[in-house]
Amino acid sequence: MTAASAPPMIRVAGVDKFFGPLHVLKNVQLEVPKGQVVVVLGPSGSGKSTLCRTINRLEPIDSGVIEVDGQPLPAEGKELARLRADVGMVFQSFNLFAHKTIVENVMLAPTKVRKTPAAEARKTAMELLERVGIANQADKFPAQLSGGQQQRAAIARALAMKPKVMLFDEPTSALDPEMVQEVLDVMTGLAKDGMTMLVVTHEMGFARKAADRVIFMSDGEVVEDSTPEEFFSAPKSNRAKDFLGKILTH
Ligand SMILES: Nc1ncnc2c1ncn2[C@@H]1O[C@H](COP(=O)(O)OP(=O)(O)OP(=O)(O)O)[C@@H](O)[C@H]1O
Repeated sequence: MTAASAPPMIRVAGVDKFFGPLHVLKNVQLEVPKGQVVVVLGPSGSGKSTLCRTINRLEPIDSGVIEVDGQPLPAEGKELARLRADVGMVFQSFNLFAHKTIVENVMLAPTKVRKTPAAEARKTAMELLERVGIANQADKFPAQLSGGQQQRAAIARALAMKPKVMLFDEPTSALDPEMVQEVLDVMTGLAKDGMTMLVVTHEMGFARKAADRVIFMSDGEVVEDSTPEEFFSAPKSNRAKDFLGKILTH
């Protein structure tokens, strides 16, 4: 297949999602080509996390289609587990297993889900820990690491499944300010290496520097879809102008 005809890495088409009577995603359309970094911005409650979570079916959708690398994600079953492995996800809370060492946390999914032999999984895990800058912490337990180091371990753990895309849902929101940059630096490195990424964040510096595109959501809708330069210098909608106005005055 030529690059021109390749499907987008992430395709969200006509997606609606309700929580009871609450319509949280309204006919959302989004295509992310391979290697693109898309930052999702928007006020609290606008549906950013829900969008992120629907892409690997942590949340079921009510209508529409979600595809990763041209494959529709089924609602459930073995096929879902296989396709979900293509989608790495990093959350605000690191969710590392407290009673396993850092390297064991990173090895766990490949050995359990992919049946990768332990020696090979350990070697890959050590390479990933090297990549995120915490190889020297490999044999410690999560509680012995700083928040920033734990989040970097969580990124290494997601990468261990060799995902085609990475989703980040406010990855630095739970961190002390001095640890935010080390996590953003790892994410910027991944972006430079060509990873396809969707990032929900309030870090405007990251959006300006690392994003190819900015999606602005408000009240369940994608209101703007533009380059960071366009979005930050000349937002089109009043909703985006209000949002940026509030951010800049804080
Ligand atoms: N599991 C749930 N059950 C019911 N309502 C939910 C659930 N998850 C989210 N919501 C509601 O859906 C709406 C969108 O929430 P979502 O977390 O996607 O927004 P967000 O833009 O990520 O907000 P924030 O920036 O505060 O994280 C909100 O009104 C929220 O209260």
